[in-house]
Amino acid sequence: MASEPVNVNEFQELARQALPKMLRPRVLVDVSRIDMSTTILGYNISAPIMIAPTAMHQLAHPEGEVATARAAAACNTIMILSNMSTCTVEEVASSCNAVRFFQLYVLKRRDISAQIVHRVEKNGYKAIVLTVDTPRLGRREADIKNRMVAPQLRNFEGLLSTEVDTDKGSNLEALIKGIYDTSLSWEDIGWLKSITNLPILIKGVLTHENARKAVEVGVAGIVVSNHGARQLDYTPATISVLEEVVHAVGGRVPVLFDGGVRRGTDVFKALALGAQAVLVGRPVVYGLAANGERGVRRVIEMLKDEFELTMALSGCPSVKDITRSHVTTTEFDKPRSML
Ligand SMILES: Cc1cc2nc3c(=O)[nH]c(=O)nc-3n(C[C@H](O)[C@H](O)[C@H](O)COP(=O)(O)O)c2cc1C
Ligand SMILES: CCCCCCC(=O)C(=O)O
Repeated sequence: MASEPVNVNEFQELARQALPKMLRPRVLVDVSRIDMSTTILGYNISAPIMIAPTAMHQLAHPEGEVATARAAAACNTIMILSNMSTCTVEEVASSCNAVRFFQLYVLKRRDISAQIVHRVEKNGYKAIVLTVDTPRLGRREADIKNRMVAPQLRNFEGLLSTEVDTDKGSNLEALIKGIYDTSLSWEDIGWLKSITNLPILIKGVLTHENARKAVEVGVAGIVVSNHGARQLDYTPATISVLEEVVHAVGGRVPVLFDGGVRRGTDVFKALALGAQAVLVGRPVVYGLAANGERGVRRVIEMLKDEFELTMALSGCPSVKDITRSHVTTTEFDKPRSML
């Protein structure tokens, strides 16, 4: 038996040995050409790495979502514009030729949500991503401490006041409480379908029960997401429930994945467990804050470069070659993944 560790660094090494090595590469495969491209809802993109909806990009950079959209176009990927963007649906649409999806929060004022959906359609967005894990805002303690005040949300200009006074430190919670429709339920997917012909994906599914229900009500896709762990404490890591959802969906609609994608190997693992593509949230905002459009481009390019190398070293020349047998599952994950 190995000797007892005598310092913390030695524990690090023991931990490394104890943890599973996730990837199972294959060798002697022709990887002289790697094709990362894939198709999402019929749209061809250069790699299965998309831009997650994140609110208020002008807090990170003065050009806001316009810069992010231009980076998406340059990288030939899909950007999902947040309903709570600082640039308008129209400004983003006219700034670039990226394929754009639109993320929707349904408001108490359904007439205003319907108007926004019509503007989205008119401006060439290709799908609606309905976020369903945010009937109320999770408790954002950093926002409270920082006395966070939302900037103007210009999609609502002339439609709805987004100014809220609060003495609690942050106005976000009160603002959301005032405007989001907390009564939203499965029946309302029918309402959304009745006001748009765009495909509807739902974002925020973490269980096989909800995944089956989503397919039943006729969504065009599912995003496995815990909202970047910003909503409910103790929700599972999304990677640990991805396979449960994929099994329940059974290939009937595409399953997208987000949460903690920081490396090309993370993209590879998500695809091996059945996702069609990943969405990236915070890293895009970091790139935007650091260097505007160029920063976002670099973030996406880095992830693509790492993913391409991972594919080559795993013996997968194209994304369809990435299979379940390219990753191992830990004992902890096994019971869930069998569902
Ligand atoms: C600053 C910030 C703002 C976000 N805003 C939205 C939003 O407006 N709509 C939405 O559906 N999700 C929003 N999200 C969640 C992301 O879409 C995504 O689920 C999450 O960030 C993915 O995890 P990652 O940041 O680890 O990549 C936001 C996340 C962050 C960090
Ligand atoms: C008042 C704008 C805040 C909207 C919340 C956006 C969001 O989903 C997030 O996670 O932050």
